[in-house]
Amino acid sequence: MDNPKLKLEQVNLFAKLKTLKSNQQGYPILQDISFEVSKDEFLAIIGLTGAGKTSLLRLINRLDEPSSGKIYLENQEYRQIPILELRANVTLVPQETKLLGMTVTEALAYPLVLRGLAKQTIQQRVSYWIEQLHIPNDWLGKTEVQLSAGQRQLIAIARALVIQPKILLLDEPTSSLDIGTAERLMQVLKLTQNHQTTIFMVNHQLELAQMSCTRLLHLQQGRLLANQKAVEVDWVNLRSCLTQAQTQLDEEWG
Ligand SMILES: Nc1ncnc2c1ncn2[C@@H]1O[C@H](COP(=O)(O)OP(=O)(O)OP(=O)(O)O)[C@@H](O)[C@H]1O
Repeated sequence: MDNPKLKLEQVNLFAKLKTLKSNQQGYPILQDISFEVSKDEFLAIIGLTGAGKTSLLRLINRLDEPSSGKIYLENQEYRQIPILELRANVTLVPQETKLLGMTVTEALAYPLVLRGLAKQTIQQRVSYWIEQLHIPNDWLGKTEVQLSAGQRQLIAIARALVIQPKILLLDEPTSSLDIGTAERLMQVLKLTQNHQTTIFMVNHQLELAQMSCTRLLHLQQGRLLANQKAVEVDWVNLRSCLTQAQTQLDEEWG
C-alpha cells in the first residue's frame, strides 16, 4: 500500500502487572500484530471474549503503548505525534461514555467548540449528524440521566461523528441498541467514508459487520488470525466457527 492511513508493524502488548519485577514480562495480550489500512475502510474487529479487541483499540487511541513494534498514522510514527494532535485525529467511543452533565445539543457541539470552529459551522455540523442518525428533537434538551443506555450510546457515537476524525474507533457501538437503530447506524457509518473517516468497529453481531464493513480483522488469543476483505469472507463458516469456539471456551471456564 503506497500511503496507508494507519499501519501497525509487529506490535506486541504485554500485561503490565504491579506484582512483576522490572526484568519480568507480563503475559501477552497482543502478539505480532501487523496490518495496513487505506483511507476509506470500515473495519470490523471480531474475536471471542478476551481475544484482545478492546486492547487493540486502546493502542490505536494511544491509551496504551505497544511493548514493542510501531504504529504509524499517515506514515508518521505515533510517538512523534503530540498526544493532543493524535487524539484530535483518532477518536475512541468506549463501551461506557459520559456526557459530562451537558444536554445532548451541548454535548454534540462541545468537541467542535474545543476545536475553535465558527458557531455557524458547529450548528450546521451538529444538525447534519442529528438528521443522519434520526435523533428525535425531544432528546436534545435532555442530560444523560434522562436518557436510556441505548440513547446515550447513540449520542456518544454522534458526538464522535461530528468531529469527522481521521480514525474512529467504536467499541461495541450497538450493544445497547435495538436492531432497527443498529442497522440504521451501520448505514450512516458507511456514509462516513465520504468524510474520509476510517472506522474500526468491535462488534459481536456478525450480521452487522457483514452488512457494513469493507474488511475484517479476526483476533484469536491476541493474534491476528485473519485480515480479509469483507467480500472474501465466508460468513456462514465464520459464524459457525465462532459459535463452536465460544461453546468450547464456556465449557473450559465451567
Ligand atoms: N489492563 C490490563 N492488565 C492486564 N491484563 C489485561 C488488561 N486489559 C486487558 N487485559 C487482558 O487482555 C486480554 C484481552 O482483553 P480485551 O479486553 O482486549 O479483550 P476483548 O477481545 O475486548 O474482550 P471482550 O469481547 O470480552 O470485551 C484479556 O485476557 C484480559 O484479561
